[in-house]
Amino acid sequence: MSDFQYGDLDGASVFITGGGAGIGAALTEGFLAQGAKVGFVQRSDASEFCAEMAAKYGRAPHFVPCDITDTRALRAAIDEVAEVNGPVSVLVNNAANDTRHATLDMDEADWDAAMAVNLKAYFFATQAVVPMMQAIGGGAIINFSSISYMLGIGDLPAYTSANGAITAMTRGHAREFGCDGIRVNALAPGWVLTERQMRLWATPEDLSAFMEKQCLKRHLTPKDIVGPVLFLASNASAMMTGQCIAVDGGVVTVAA
Ligand SMILES: NC(=O)c1ccc[n+]([C@@H]2O[C@H](COP(=O)([O-])OP(=O)(O)OC[C@H]3O[C@@H](n4cnc5c(N)ncnc54)[C@H](O)[C@@H]3O)[C@@H](O)[C@H]2O)c1
Ligand SMILES: O=C(O)[C@H](O)[C@@H](O)[C@H](O)[C@H](O)CO
Repeated sequence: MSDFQYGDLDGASVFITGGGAGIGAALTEGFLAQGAKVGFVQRSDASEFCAEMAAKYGRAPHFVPCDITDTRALRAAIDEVAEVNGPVSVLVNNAANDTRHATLDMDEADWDAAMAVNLKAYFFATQAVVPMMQAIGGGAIINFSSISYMLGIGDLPAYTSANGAITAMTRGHAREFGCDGIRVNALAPGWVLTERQMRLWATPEDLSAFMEKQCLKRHLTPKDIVGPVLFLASNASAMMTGQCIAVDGGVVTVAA
């Protein structure tokens, strides 16, 4: 699976939200290939995926079914993973929901629900792992944002509001926890062709319009996100914190 090996990730206890589908599944596999112990949550069943990983890597990720908008359940899942795999030293806040909606159609409950998955869960997962990281002398947190908020895309305003806030939270937490040796970085993917994107949003017209924006003329797949996340999780990025890295085939930085 992996072309690169980071020795310090061997045996690391990694917690991933949404680690059984889309980009998250590629991350779970990527960390397993490094020898890490992976725990992850998602709402839907992931036992088939875990069995596949166990067959391939000789050990299964520890899966806890959990809705991350339920903060108490999220905390319990993180504690369970720490109990099984050891204190979490790498947190990947990956799960999110990019459902399309118009601002004028949204009520307060819709807004709260969007923020609960796209922002609140990131904050409280961080709150749950920081004491563990402090106790072991450091850790790495990777927060998934999206380049969508930089592009001014109009049909997912709650999601993009959260994406912008994630980069702000990342900087604040980098400052707040830097003295504990905890690094906090964000990663903003471009358009990554997951099963969900292909099923819901990827029309041939939109795909080709997006390709026009990319410097590199190939659509991203979940595997393209694995290397940058491993890098941000490992000591290879030891003095990087508070960053937001775009992994988008060259869209935002070049266009800016
Ligand atoms: N795919 C893209 O084009 C793209 C682009 C930019 C940013 N991103 C970001 O990358 C990350 C992963 O996206 P993806 O495309 O793989 O998404 P996906 O929808 O394919 O997978 C999301 C995962 O999160 C889980 N999840 C969603 N809501 C949950 C909840 N309430 N409780 C528990 N688990 C929940 C899902 O079960 C799934 O495992 C997200 O943060 C997304 O914003 C994706
Ligand atoms: O996070 C995101 O940005 C969204 O999940 C995507 O749906 C795509 O990137 C967008 O549609 C590209 O135009």
